Amino acid sequence: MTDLDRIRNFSIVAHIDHGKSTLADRLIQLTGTVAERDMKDQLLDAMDIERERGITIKANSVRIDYPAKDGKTYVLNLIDTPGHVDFAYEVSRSMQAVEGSLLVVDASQGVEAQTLANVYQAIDADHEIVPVLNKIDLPAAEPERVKEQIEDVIGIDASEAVEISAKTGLGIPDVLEAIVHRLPAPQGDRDAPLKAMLVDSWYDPYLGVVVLIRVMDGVIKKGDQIKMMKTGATYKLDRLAVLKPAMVNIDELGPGEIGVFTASIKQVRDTKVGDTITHEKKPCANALPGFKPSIPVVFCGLFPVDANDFEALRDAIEKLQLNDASFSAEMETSAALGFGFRCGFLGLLHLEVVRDRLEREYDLDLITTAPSVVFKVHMKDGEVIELHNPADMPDLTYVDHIEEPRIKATILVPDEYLGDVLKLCQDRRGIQQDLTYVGGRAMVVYDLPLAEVVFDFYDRLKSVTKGYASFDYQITEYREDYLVKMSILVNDEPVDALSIMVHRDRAEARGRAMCEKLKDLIPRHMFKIPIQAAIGGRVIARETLSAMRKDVTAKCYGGDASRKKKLLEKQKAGKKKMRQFGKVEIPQSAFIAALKMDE
Ligand SMILES: Nc1nc2c(ncn2[C@@H]2O[C@H](COP(=O)(O)OP(=O)(O)OP(=O)(O)O)[C@@H](O)[C@H]2O)c(=O)[nH]1
Repeated sequence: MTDLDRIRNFSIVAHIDHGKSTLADRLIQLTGTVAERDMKDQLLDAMDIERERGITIKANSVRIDYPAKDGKTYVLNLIDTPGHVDFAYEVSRSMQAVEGSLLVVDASQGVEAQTLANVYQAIDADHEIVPVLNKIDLPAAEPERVKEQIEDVIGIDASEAVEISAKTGLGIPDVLEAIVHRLPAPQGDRDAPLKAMLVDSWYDPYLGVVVLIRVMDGVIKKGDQIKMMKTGATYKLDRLAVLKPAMVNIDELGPGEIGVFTASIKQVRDTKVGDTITHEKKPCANALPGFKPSIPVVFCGLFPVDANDFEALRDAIEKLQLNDASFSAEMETSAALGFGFRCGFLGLLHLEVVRDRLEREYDLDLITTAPSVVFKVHMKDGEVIELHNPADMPDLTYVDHIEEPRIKATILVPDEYLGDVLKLCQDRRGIQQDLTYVGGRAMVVYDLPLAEVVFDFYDRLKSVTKGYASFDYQITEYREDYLVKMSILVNDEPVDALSIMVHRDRAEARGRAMCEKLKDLIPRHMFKIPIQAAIGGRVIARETLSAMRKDVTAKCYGGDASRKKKLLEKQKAGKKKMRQFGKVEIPQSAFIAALKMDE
């Protein structure tokens, strides 16, 4: 057990790509926590996919022993927080587990939208904050300007910001000293009943569920019988350890300490992040405040391209869920796509990550239907239905009105792109709320419907601003609007997986755009194919795909057999990615591509 005054618990907050993981790696390396030969870049980003995309998804933790210049050795606990908006809840709960934050800002970029969102969470959690200017090795670094920006925009003192290069290692010792001398030690009562926060949990194939905790009061020991206050479940601790970052067993953890335990817990679902852990026999009086389950906000259908893969998909989903309790899945049948799952995600990035993992790690070919938000359908009889799938929209005669989730979006953008950003937000039914200038850039705040953002808003924003805009959002409320379900008919058959909820004023334009896209995406058949968009029974847009004239191999007559074979093989491979709808084959790619809005 470590004395409270020798402990410092902290997290690192930053905008994506400002160098949080690189700094964490350096801190670990400099303190010899990991032997040099075991050091891999971005040690805390465990999963391959994180490494590839360069984003941190699961909050992780490491314990570092640091012999400071004052001659004392301190225990530094770093909890790594994910930087992306979809994982805001993971950020907020890990903030509750520590007393301070390093605010990392790229000195060549300055403050970005997620810098703000994350630092506000740290301020809300009463953190002491040490500003760190990273990437000062870059010629474009402007530390003085960025310090001013931090003071103007965030309102914290940046005069003593630590200037570093996480890449070259410059300034890292100063960061360690700042952690010890500028961040507060934790507080807690060793003699009080056990009170610990469940910060995170994950599934390990060898150990089962591993639970990351922060002890607030009391002492937790190996073999203890513990109780989770929210779920009421009780467990006996098998193993208690600290992460360095490999697991090192330990006999007990006292106030202020951070560690992990295992206890024959079967699934991650049984552990609710933010829950309070106490002793079964001598529980603490009150649970920790601030518990809130993470709720999926974006839904889509996942279907196997090959119907025979349904069981494999079910298996893969169950395995992924062992590790990700925030992703939900329920079986669904679609007239068009057969058996599959309706899945819920924390946001669009989360959706992409899960879909990628299913396709890559489990080798599945999937059709993803249009992402949709949860609409609240108020029926005339007073019932309120949560609509997760546009295909389930009840008959309009029974519907009184429909509400959709709205968000408050904050966008930071260089002045020259402001016009394009305003146009994009306006086109997506946005209502401008604020426009200010911070350190040479515009900060716009918009009230937007989440439904208009979940699809390709990030992509559009990036492309109209050449990647210079940064974006963050939070859901504010549900609000009524004139929303309708638009169906798509291909060869007079409705393709349920393509139906979407849309604002009535935009339905014609969206319908036309989708029909035009589909006309290009669906290969020609031997017959004419009408493609229509309809609201209720009324067709609002129509295109016709003309019949095919030639056989693909027709022009290969005369003998080049290998070329002919190749062509046929290519066609066969293409077929695998197609689905049959009535008499028409629609390629997998059409389902997402049809919905992209080119404005
Ligand atoms: N020149 C320079 N590049 C750096 C420095 N620190 C980090 N980088 C680079 O910046 C990029 C982003 O760094 P990461 O550490 O992955 O950023 P991050 O904030 O952890 O990103 P997320 O985990 O995605 O939020 C990487 O290509 C790093 O090599 C630095 O001090 N100087």
